[in-house]
Amino acid sequence: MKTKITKKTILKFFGILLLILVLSVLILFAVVIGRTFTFKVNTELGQWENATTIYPSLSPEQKKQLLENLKVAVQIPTVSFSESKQNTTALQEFDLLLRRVFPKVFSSSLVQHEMVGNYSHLLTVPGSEADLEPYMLLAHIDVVPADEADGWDAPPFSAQELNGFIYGRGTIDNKQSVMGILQALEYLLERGYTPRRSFYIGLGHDEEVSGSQGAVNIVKLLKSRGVKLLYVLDEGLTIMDGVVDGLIGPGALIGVSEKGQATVKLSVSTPPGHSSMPPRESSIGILASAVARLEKNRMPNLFGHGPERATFEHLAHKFGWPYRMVMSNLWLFSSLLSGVLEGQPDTNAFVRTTTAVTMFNSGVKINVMPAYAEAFVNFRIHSSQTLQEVLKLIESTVSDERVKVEFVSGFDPLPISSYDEDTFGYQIIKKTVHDIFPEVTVSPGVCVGNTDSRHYTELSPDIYRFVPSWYKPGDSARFHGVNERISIQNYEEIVLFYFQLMQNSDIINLPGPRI
Ligand SMILES: CCCCCCCC/C=C\CCCCCCCC(=O)NCC(=O)O
Ligand SMILES: [Zn+2]
Ligand SMILES: [Zn+2]
Repeated sequence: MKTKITKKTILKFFGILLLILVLSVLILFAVVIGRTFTFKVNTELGQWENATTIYPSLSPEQKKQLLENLKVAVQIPTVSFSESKQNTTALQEFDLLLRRVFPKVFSSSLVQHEMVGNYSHLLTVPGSEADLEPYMLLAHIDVVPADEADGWDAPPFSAQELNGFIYGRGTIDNKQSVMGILQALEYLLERGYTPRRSFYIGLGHDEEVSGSQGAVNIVKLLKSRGVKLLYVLDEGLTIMDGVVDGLIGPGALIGVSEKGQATVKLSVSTPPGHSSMPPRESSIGILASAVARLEKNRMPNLFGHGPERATFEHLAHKFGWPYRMVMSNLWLFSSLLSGVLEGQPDTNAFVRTTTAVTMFNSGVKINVMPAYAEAFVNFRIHSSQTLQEVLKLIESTVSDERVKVEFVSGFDPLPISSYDEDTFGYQIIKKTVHDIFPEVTVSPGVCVGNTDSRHYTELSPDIYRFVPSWYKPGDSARFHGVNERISIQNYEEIVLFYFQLMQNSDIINLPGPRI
């Protein structure tokens, strides 16, 4: 049969031709013009004031000592099981450990130490120039549970050394920061350091179960004293290496915000009965379908609507061809990139509100129809959505009146801290990364997990979440998972990072832009 050439076919042909032409021009434009449409992100600052009076270095004896201290810290099982169940014996033991291994910190007349909420620590280090606004470093002592039977290569509280790594719960979340911060201060005090700018150190004992006793009470105490903070640095994002296709060299992501959360409980009640005469649908089946609908219908991909866009704009110049063209022209390629990012769990977490079914309980006996089934679903909310919007979407996706949806807890995404060239905290952290890791590119990011720092918003607008732990392929499974570990070299770098950060924070003014 012959195709008839109609007016419609001709118009269609020219339409397609026009589309191809427009696309070609746009791509050409993107290649030639490059980053015209992205922010100017790599202007360098001019000359920095030198505040490093003590060169960041470690002797062989110090390297041995700091490693021993970290190992003992990991061996104390400071596990938080729930808000009402924590290993308080271990928390007490941890307190004794800190006092034993950091004698200078705990005996220096310069450092004031207070226990808060029974097991959290607040240290105050007054600077010589009282009019400089103080900053604060945060970390947490507690860890999530760990079971060797889940497949650990070494017992989770052994701190065993394997191929240059220390294995154990807390090695990356977050005892490396607790011990790293105090170890750095210990060595600075040993070498006669006195800060110009005052600072605080807050070590929470219940971060993994909300921070309601530790961080919340530290904040209350500081507020009652009228403290305002120039910046806050807590655990969070890391140095990525080899986890983003096309990115040349490592990239440090400084968390300038963190996602919100919503936890909902879904439940179904049905009459119990004999399993030999079951109804068409059980409470378990109804609930399973609802949960499956939530997993299947993911929350929308919102890439580009939050600070994750800035992550790629800042890293764009470190991508090789053709990735650089894509990252430099998100106005054109945003949907292409977001499609790629949603393919992996760790990068997917950057582009949307995630849905995690974490608990499912039902049934009492194999021949009894369950009268009740319940599931808990934990959502991590993208920066551009609100808790209310997410709750509405959950209701409409579940959409089954037999399934009761109850709000358990939640909060909106955290405010976005500034990361421009005039922002002291961000620039000092960035400079410190460059001082200790010259090969690393620094970029803002969104922390996908939550931290104690979310309780500090009334004390400072500039809150950052970053630890210079190396994050390589396969490492995402170590957070709250099996084989959590840190390399010995990385722990030394972390101590040096805090050592240098404390000195860099004594800088009074940021340099102006390089002319
Ligand atoms: C540009 C995309 C790069 C993807 C690389 C992902 C990098 C992720 C790095 C670290 C993630 C770890 C989150 C750390 C904070 C976790 C704190 C925590 O456990 N809080 C409790 C909670 O959130 O429940
Ligand atoms: Zn943590
Ligand atoms: Zn954690």
